Amino acid sequence: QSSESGSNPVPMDVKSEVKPEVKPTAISAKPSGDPEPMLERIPSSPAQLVDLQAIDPRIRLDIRYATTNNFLKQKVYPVSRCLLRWAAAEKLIKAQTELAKQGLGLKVYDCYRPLSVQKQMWQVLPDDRYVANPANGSRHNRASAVDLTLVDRTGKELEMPSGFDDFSQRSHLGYQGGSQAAQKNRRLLVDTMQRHGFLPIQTEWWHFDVKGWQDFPILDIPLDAASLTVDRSKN
Ligand SMILES: C[C@@H](N)C(=O)N[C@H](C)C(=O)O
Ligand SMILES: [Zn+2]
Repeated sequence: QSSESGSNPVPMDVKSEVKPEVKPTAISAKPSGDPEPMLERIPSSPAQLVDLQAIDPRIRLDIRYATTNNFLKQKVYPVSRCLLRWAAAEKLIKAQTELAKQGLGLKVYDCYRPLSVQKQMWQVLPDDRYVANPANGSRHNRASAVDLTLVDRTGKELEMPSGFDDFSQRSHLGYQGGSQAAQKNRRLLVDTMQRHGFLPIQTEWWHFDVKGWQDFPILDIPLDAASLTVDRSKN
């Protein structure tokens, strides 16, 4: 499961020295027939933080923690934004491209999450099946995890065995209940993400860690920090 016991926690002094930057990344459409965005400036390193919406607007966002529609019942993000390491974003774009060929797509609920928000979550739900212990950090704090679901071409969510952040057996990958369609949709999501370099966790069908997440440090910069400004005019 997703708690990070066994991994090396990043010392606080190292965390506070990290000053990541989100660089503008321009995209343009490829010639018709090929729906994958063409990046005009490939990010310089897998660790670079990128704004997913700026680099692939095909992927839908419903950033729940930027609303009150979440288990905390409060808005804990100042902006609705999906920041990810380039290593994760590029894989997600490929998964989206594959799904688009079947008339489907991805809808993201959460990406990078500051460590301070992880601490708030842990206070409400100190259960490491469903919330990573901030003493170790979450892979979301490393901008290396994503919570997401499948949508049809109109943006309607496909049926899954439970809702997002339903912290019960129904959200476990081993849960065999629910409709056949929900089972099939969960299988498609997990298979697609695994094929594109993500690792599922057993207790949440919507959560995936990018392979190599250990390479990226825990961050606690706010989602709306000035240094994270992305110049969307270059798109
Ligand atoms: C809170 C939930 N959406 C989530 O992301 N849980 C995992 C285990 C985490 O906190 O890393
Ligand atoms: Zn998650």
